[in-house]
Amino acid sequence: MYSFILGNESIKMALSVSAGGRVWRKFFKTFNFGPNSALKRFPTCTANGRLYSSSSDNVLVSKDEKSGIATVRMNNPPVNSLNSAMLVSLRSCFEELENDKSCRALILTSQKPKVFCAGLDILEIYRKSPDYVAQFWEKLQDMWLSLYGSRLVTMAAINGHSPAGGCLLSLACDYRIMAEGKFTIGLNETQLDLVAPFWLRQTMVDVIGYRQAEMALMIGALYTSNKALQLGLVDKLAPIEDVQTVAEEEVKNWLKIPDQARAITKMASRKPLLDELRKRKQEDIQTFRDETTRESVQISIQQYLEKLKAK
Ligand SMILES: CCCCCCC/C=C/C(=O)SCCNC(=O)CCNC(=O)[C@H](O)C(C)(C)COP(=O)(O)OP(=O)(O)OC[C@H]1O[C@@H](n2cnc3c(N)ncnc32)[C@H](O)[C@@H]1OP(=O)(O)O
Repeated sequence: MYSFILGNESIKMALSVSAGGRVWRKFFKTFNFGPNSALKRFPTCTANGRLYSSSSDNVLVSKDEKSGIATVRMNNPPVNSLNSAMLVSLRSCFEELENDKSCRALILTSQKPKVFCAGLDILEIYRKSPDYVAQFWEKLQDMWLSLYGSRLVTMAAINGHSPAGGCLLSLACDYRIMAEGKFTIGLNETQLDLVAPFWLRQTMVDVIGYRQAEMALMIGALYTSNKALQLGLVDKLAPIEDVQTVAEEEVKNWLKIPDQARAITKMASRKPLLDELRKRKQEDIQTFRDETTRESVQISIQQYLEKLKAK
């Protein structure tokens, strides 16, 4: 049995007597597990409830107490775009589940089938002050750190389109199941005159390999589900109505592996990138702020928005 004590720059583990106690303690010391900043205490998860740590309903969580599998449903109509409030709610939710000792896995999906997540809310970076976009970017970094650095089995049940920030969320998970059909996924940032940050580019390289990632990122490619499967950008396809069930079955397979060995292995491979972002956080914020507030980029964003509205 274990519980978490959260503090600045690291998560330390308070251990009650257990055979694996020493191993866990060493593990958490070594890997600086989880998100990188001070964490608040969150209320305990409740089964089949609304989000417990947010006043809004933009993220819905239900947890099966028996299996320890939580389902996190993004609920920000019409397209689950990631605005500041969504980023804060997602981070709170991931951290809360991380700290819930009875939780072993999370499935990330959309409450509204056909769109998993439309990526960053473009309006959050259009004609906003440099300070505003800097704060917005830090919220994205923190949300990503909490998901990518999670001890839990994390599974993306991609039940619809998943461009840009939607793909970022999926790539931060351990496994991706996507709906068959006409849906698309990819990092299309260059189409908006934006450049994906190093940590996002690296996850793409890690998942689909250098050559394919380099090409996909340069041209801002959005791939159909079939092509995404072929590239390894997603791991499995399912009919849209079965995505959740298939994800639950897959998670159950993953949970046959002992948590400790699985989580240590995951952290061993993710630690370098987590540490790199923690180290270069301010530099990354500055790059984003300077790039997105450039007039030429603002004009591209405006044109992209007009294209979206005119669709
Ligand atoms: C140094 C810089 C580093 C930058 C790196 C940043 C990393 C991440 C970047 C991003 O995520 S940028 C966002 C990129 N996202 C997109 O390109 C997706 C755009 N949206 C779509 O392609 C489609 O909306 C959809 C997701 C395929 C869904 O299509 P659907 O037909 O179901 O809905 P729509 O009619 O298109 O949209 C409804 C409504 O929502 C508005 N909207 C859509 N996406 C966004 C968005 N990302 N942000 C804000 N608003 C969005 C769309 O304009 C429609 O609005 P209304 O016309 O109803 O007012």
